[in-house]
Amino acid sequence: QLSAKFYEQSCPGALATIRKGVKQAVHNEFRMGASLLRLHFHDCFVQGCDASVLLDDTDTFTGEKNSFPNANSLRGFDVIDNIKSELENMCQGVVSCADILAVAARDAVFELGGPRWEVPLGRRDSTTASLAESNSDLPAPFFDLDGLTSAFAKKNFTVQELVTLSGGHSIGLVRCRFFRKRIYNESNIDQTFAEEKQQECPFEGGDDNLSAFDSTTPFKFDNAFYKNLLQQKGLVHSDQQLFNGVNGTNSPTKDQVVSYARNMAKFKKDFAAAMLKMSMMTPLTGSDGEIRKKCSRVNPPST
Ligand code: HEM
Ligand SMILES: [Ca+2]
Repeated sequence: QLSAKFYEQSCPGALATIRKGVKQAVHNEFRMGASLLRLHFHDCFVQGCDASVLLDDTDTFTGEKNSFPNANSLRGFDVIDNIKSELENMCQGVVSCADILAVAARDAVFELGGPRWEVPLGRRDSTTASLAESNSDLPAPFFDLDGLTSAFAKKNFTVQELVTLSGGHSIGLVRCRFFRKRIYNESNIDQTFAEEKQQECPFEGGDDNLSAFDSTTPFKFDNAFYKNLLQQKGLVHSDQQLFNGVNGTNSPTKDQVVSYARNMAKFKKDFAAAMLKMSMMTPLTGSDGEIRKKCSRVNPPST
């Protein structure tokens, strides 16, 4: 249904415009590349890749922006809004917000040194969002391998794809509240690393202090994230689980982490394929949904 050439006739400049907007935003602030990648992930895991994540809350309180994983955490909305308004000036009512998210995530990863993949286009935008699904279906950093595996299985991803997509944490930042327990209470952590992180994340207070997932190359999309896991330097519990497994031995995912740590090309190739799959999760097509005029709200009823 989706096609990479979807806008070739209707808005030939669409891809270049998104690319330019992402490039500018990432060069303003490297972290924005990570934020844009995460926005697409949090969109696709809830109702599919339909830009539901971008809708502001309404009087029915279904907005996903207020879910536990998203509130005070997701960023990049302004970047998407700016790209959207440029596209509306160019070709009114043509390019969906869901497609902008998918392409922006791809361009952001590439901008930070990651792989590039072709994004099939033609997703349409939802007229609904789901706070409930956003709360229940997005994985939490306190999950064990079992919980991560079932969260991904629910969305049709294998445990191998879980390991691959977790490489998204090769870039970006995480708040102290999500790794405090790990750096103070867990034993499968490098002691020097734990002490370093304790400087950035005190035992009491500082819940919102930020730290890089990948302390080696925080804004370069490479395989250092996996190398860190080998050294017990994963910052959040869920990431370290990919190497250690539940009881510390014989994790079914350990070999894959080792393989990515040794072979960056393999990681990048697998990541591109897994992102392509993620970007195609239950899209709205044909006459389903709509092309929003503004990404943060559904179109007003036409009179
Ligand atoms: C496997 C389960 C996952 C868990 C438990 C998880 C959890 C988290 C948490 C807790 C944060 C920080 C939120 C905050 O501090 O406010 C975060 C950030 C991030 N996540 Fe994940 N995540 C997962 C999978 C993914 C996937 C699949 C991707 C993309 C392919 C991804 C990309 C990111 C990025 C890029 C950031 C940093 C965003 C920024 O700096 O603005 N995550 N994640
Ligand atoms: Ca969605």
